[in-house]
Order: sequence, then C-alpha cells, then structure tokens
Amino acid sequence: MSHSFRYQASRSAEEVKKMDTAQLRNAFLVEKVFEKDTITATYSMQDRFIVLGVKPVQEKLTLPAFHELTKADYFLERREIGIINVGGKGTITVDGELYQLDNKEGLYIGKGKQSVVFASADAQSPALFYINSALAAAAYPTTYIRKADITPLTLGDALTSNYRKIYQYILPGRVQSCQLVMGFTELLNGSVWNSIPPHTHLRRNEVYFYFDVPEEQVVLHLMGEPTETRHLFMHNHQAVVSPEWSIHAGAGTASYSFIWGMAGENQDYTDMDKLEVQHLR
Ligand SMILES: O=C[C@H](O)[C@@H](O)CC(=O)C(=O)O
Ligand SMILES: [Zn+2]
Repeated sequence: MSHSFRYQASRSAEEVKKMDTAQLRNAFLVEKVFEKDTITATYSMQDRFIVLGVKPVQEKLTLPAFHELTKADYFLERREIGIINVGGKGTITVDGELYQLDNKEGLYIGKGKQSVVFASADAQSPALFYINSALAAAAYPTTYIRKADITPLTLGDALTSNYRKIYQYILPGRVQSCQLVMGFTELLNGSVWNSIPPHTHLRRNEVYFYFDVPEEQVVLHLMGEPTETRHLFMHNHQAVVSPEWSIHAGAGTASYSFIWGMAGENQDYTDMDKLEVQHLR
C-alpha cells in the first residue's frame, strides 16, 4: 500500500491579497484527495488540521503514523479523526473491531486507538473515506454515525437558490470529541449557494470538501476577507482550507454536497460572525 503527504503553511490575509491563481490554489486547495489504493494526507498549519483521503480498491489500507509530520508512534497517539464515506460500501477495523460504512455513513475514532484498517466491499464501487483529524487531549469512544439517525437543519430558500440540509455528525450532544466538529450539507433541487449569507469564525479553521458534484460541473468556492474576496474553481472530490479570517462559501453550476470540518477554540456550531451579502466586496 502507499501513502503520500503534503504540508500547507498558514497564510495571512495580507499575503493572500497579493497571490495569483496558482499561488492561491497551492496555498489552500487539496487537489487530489483520493488515489487508488493510497492514503493521502494534507497537514495544514491551520489548527494543525489534517485532511486525508482513503481509497482502498485491491488492497486493505492501514492508517500510517505519518511519522515525518507527527513524530507519533501511531496516528491516533494524540489525535482524533472523523470519517465520512462518500463512495461505495466499506469497512473500518479499529483495534480489531469492525465497522461497516455505507455511503454517507460516518465514524468518529478517538485518541489512543492504535490500528485503523480500511477496506472496500466491492472493488468495482470502492469506498471513499474522507477524513478530518485534529489534535486531541482526551480519549472518547469510537462512535458510528448513520445518516438516517440525524435530523438535518434546513436552511435557505429555493427563491434565493440556497435551499440546503445540514447534517451535523460530530458535535457536542451527539458525538463527543475534543475539537472536531464535522458534518455535511446537501444542496437540493437546483439550489447552488452554500453558506450564503456567509460568515467568518476567528475561533477556528474550517475545511470544505465538495462531493456529489455532477460530471462536468464545478463549484466556485469563495474565500478571503469579506471585503477582499478571492475565488477558486473546484471539481468533485477536492477540498479547500479556510483560515480563521476567511469567509467560506460557494456556488455550483449544479446542486452538490460538501463536508465541512472544523477545529479550534470551541465546538459551538452556531459560533459564527455573520455577514450580510451587501457588505461583501
Ligand atoms: O461553520 C459552519 C459551516 O461553515 C457550514 O456548516 C455552513 C454550511 O454548511 C452552510 O451554511 O451551508
Ligand atoms: Zn463556517
């Protein structure tokens, strides 16, 4: 099996004002999350957040320690992870305990678990495990999360093209974690705008991962300070890091879904500094 990793330094709002498209993409985009029989990792210095993609096809894949980045003996020595499967059926074995994850099912694995092994049920329709990881100081139980068990928040309106359902998977009161807050949002029936009106949250970073973007469609992801915005055109299965000073919003050329994951100062989902669209520049 193979694995790869990348390191992304933290960037200031001042630096970003002067970036061209390639520099912006290099600093914030995770261009290829999934590669066959590989575990990819992007280590962002925003809250030491790690974005991983696991695509087992012919092989079982074991989560490595990424010792070069972490100096840990095993990945979860001082970390926690949240996983959402955006592919076909798969399994995750955590210190010998087997969990089956269908499409859009999730798993939280706490600090201290030493062995995490991923597999697909069918090589023709491989599992695609999208993972976020944050530093953890306490060990909380491994928890299986089923979409059918979650009552989503409904936001927006078809008249403003932002009708969407928000499935909160990991947050206080549902799944206990140290820092991670994670879930996904579905845009429905031709609605295309996510997180509009937008917000920032100085207390934590956020990473967006776009999925279920129809073939040949794109998402125009918006970032930057509210009065100094930038954009990135994103394809299916790409992720983008949002620093604490940046808005994170977007519009698709069709409806799509995205996983959001956060870590930082607190875990209150509603802790956002809301902005009005008229104030954007
Ligand atoms: O801080 C929270 C996150 O930005 C997302 O959950 C927002 C979102 O999914 C949406 O409004 O569509
Ligand atoms: Zn946010």
